Amino acid sequence: MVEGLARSGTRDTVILSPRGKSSQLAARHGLAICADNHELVERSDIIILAVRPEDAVGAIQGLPWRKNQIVISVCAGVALSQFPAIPARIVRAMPLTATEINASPTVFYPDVREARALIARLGPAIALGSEKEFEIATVNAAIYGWAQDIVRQSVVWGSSRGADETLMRQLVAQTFVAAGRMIAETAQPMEAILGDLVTPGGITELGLQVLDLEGQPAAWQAACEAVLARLTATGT
Ligand SMILES: NC(=O)C1=CN([C@@H]2O[C@H](COP(=O)(O)OP(=O)(O)OC[C@H]3O[C@@H](n4cnc5c(N)ncnc54)[C@H](OP(=O)(O)O)[C@@H]3O)[C@@H](O)[C@H]2O)C=CC1
Ligand SMILES: O=C(O)[C@@H]1CCC=N1
Repeated sequence: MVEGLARSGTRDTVILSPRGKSSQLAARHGLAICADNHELVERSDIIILAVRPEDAVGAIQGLPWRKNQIVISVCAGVALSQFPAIPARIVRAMPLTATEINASPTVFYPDVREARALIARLGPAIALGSEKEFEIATVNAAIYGWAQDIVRQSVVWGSSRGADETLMRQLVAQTFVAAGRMIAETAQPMEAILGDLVTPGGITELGLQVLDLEGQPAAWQAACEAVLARLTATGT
């Protein structure tokens, strides 16, 4: 997110907590590092909370919060009700690592103007109407990783069969971009978009049959259900 904010040319000042990758980020983008989170909260209007879910509640405790501040929590599965009451407003968001190239479709809830403006610097900002809907949409953050893994596996397979790895990387990645764009940018039902490309008796149909025999789409759906169950379990 810091990379994306820096690339977005924001004139807002970004300051960092002293933890994690702060030294590298500060050096790369010329950012200030606070002495501690107390100073960070004192100096900030919007605070991005990006600690592991189990550390989320503890991380915001005992800090000098004030009204009109906004905390954007990206901690997966940490419900608004799990946070202690603080004067600042908490907004949940679920960015993808594509924030780094300002291309992350990021869901968030509730729709708070200042949070939306920051999130929109990192790619499409998608406000959701309820926390329940936000949790379901959060499964997509894991799907993003699975999609990357399918790209990776396809490239590894292609190069193991003799194709150039650099070429395969671009080909497969751009194919996923093309698949996504066809669905995102045309209004046809998805079944019709797929139907247009599946030649009866052809290679796509053959592969879909093999995938079905090998456990798709049941395996994919089971993975989605497992992630949603984790996200909605209390006390993550
Ligand atoms: N990785 C991703 O693509 C995404 C992650 N998220 C969410 O972001 C959160 C972090 O994930 P990820 O970056 O992968 O995890 P990491 O474990 O890589 O990073 C967690 C970071 O939190 C820092 N940290 C812990 N406690 C504090 C604190 N009190 N104050 C400041 N910093 C603290 C750690 O610093 P130190 O090393 O010094 O302990 C570490 O740098 C998770 O809740 C995850 O659900 C959401 C969307 C996407
Ligand atoms: O894997 C995770 O739990 C985090 C949340 C979404 C992406 N990374």
